[in-house]
Amino acid sequence: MQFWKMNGAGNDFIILNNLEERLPPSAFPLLARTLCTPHRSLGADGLMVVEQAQEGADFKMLFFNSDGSLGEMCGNGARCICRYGYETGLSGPTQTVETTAGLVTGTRIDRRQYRVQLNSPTVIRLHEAPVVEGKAWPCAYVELGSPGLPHAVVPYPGLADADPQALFQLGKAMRSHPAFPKGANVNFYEPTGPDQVLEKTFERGVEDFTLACGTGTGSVVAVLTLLGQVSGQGVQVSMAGGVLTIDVARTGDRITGLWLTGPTNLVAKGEVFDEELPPSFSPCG
Ligand SMILES: N[C@H](CCC[C@H](N)C(=O)O)C(=O)O
Repeated sequence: MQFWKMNGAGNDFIILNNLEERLPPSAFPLLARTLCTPHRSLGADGLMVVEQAQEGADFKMLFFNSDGSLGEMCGNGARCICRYGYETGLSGPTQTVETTAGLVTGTRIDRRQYRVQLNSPTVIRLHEAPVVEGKAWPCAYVELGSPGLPHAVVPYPGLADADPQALFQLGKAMRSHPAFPKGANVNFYEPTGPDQVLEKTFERGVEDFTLACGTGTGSVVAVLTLLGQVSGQGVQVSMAGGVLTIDVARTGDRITGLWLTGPTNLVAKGEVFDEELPPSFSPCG
């Protein structure tokens, strides 16, 4: 089984081309859980599987979190898979990728920089206030695409110096809060200057903070644009793994376009031999 290991601003992924591997879809959750485990395997935040597109796109991307759950989309993953598509000849310098949440288009800016147009918000609720341990946390709720990828957008003054343990507990509680029936990726943010935002995201399906979250930054900037707190053009979002840039198109109260730009890193191309996988996965099985 051939793989690529890539990351976008430290949000890391294993990519398998199922046009070649021809694994049954039922294999992917276990494969994701196994291969994404750090120390014992390759380790990653998610597994992306390249499949045949149904809708005239260049290819289809299936995204599995490290716990094996299916994610509707992944912004950093989409940027990486667009580079994969370009470098393997599945697509040209612009890419059309079918995802569970809908079509995503990509553009190669240079060897390492890729921009994707994220799925536009299908739900934006600006005034949520889930209660965690007796305290209400004013926030917004966003879904990108359909079926939508869920994001909570939570202002957190003092985020840069937040106590990691307290933030982890709050992220974990909000991620599964009954206010968010699909669960949610929980994006804590703090504006740091004009069109500059600091963000830390607790991810559903990883159940921890990741180094960056592309759809999370898009959701934060969509909300801040509607609230008039950023311009929506070239908004720089700093995460632990790097800086991502978001551009927004808006018509009145509606966000009609969201673009995510940032770096990709190709770490390795190789062959999977993980001997903890069931024999059916092994070349000698
Ligand atoms: N890190 C990803 C989002 C993964 C979504 C996943 N955690 C889920 O909720 O299924 C991104 O760059 O957009």
